[in-house]
Amino acid sequence: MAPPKYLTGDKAGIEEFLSRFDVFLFDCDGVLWSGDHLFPHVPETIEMLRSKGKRLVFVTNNSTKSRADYKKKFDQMGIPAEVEEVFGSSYSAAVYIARILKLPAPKNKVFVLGESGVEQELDAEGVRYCGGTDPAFRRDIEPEDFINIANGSALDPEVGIVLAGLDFHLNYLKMSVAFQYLQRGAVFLATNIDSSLPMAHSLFPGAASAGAGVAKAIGKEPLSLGKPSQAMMDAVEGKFQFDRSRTCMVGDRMNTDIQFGIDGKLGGTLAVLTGVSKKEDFLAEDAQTVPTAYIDSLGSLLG
Ligand SMILES: O=C(O)[C@H](O)[C@H](O)COP(=O)(O)O
Ligand SMILES: [Mg+2]
Repeated sequence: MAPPKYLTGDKAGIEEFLSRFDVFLFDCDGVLWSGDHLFPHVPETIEMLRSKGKRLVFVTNNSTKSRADYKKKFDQMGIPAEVEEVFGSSYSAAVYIARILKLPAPKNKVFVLGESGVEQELDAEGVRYCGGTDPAFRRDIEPEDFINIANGSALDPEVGIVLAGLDFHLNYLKMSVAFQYLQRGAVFLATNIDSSLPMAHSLFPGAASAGAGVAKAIGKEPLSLGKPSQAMMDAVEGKFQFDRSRTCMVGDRMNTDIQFGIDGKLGGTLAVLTGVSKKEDFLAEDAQTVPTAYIDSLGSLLG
């Protein structure tokens, strides 16, 4: 595997690298921002790429927000972007459920472990759901809950899918209801399998951590619809129609972003060192996932 090219400070190298691609798929957390902290020169860099006629697509695994929510965040942070350019894991999961899985009614409702981003995208695809942000689930489990969950009186008979995403309000009650639906044959899906979440310049439990308890209980892993899933790549390509050989994936995480680009046989991948992965992760002799090139921060592309 060719060693990745280090581009920071290399004006000619950056020009040559950018000239290879017409389309850039951008990760968000750890590349554009860390939570509500915008990294330096991100708006200018996005502007620079647009001025060179490059097409941009924002492909995030963060399922807590919908495409509309991301448009608001882009506007708040002064990043020039359109809602149509966003393709999140919550949208990917909703499209998969509505247009590919297509379980027969009435047993096609989704029990959500996640935040409003998932609910909004399910709504947009006309998929019914329960759980999620419903305040009825934001409480401790009570003795009678065990009985009502076990005898099914607390369950919705139309639930046929359990969808696990990043859930900041996860608790034992929600996990117990999800586990019960899975024991009764529900399909087990996840928006994404990131083990950690880059926030406030540190790391927090990721979406996979949120679903891990239920996965352990049922003894199987969910099917993930986020990066590096090629079901997501096919959906992104289907929506944005691009030549993979002229497309580059930009990300901060090796086992999601960069693997997504490599498995998708894209023309190249660019690692940014402001998020989860460190350069030691891909410069190591036995590194499994190696990007085409890397930079200290997205703003380094300004040279
Ligand atoms: O736990 C998560 O869901 C991820 O850490 C987070 O969503 C990553 O988002 P991305 O870097 O793909 O924008
Ligand atoms: Mg990221």
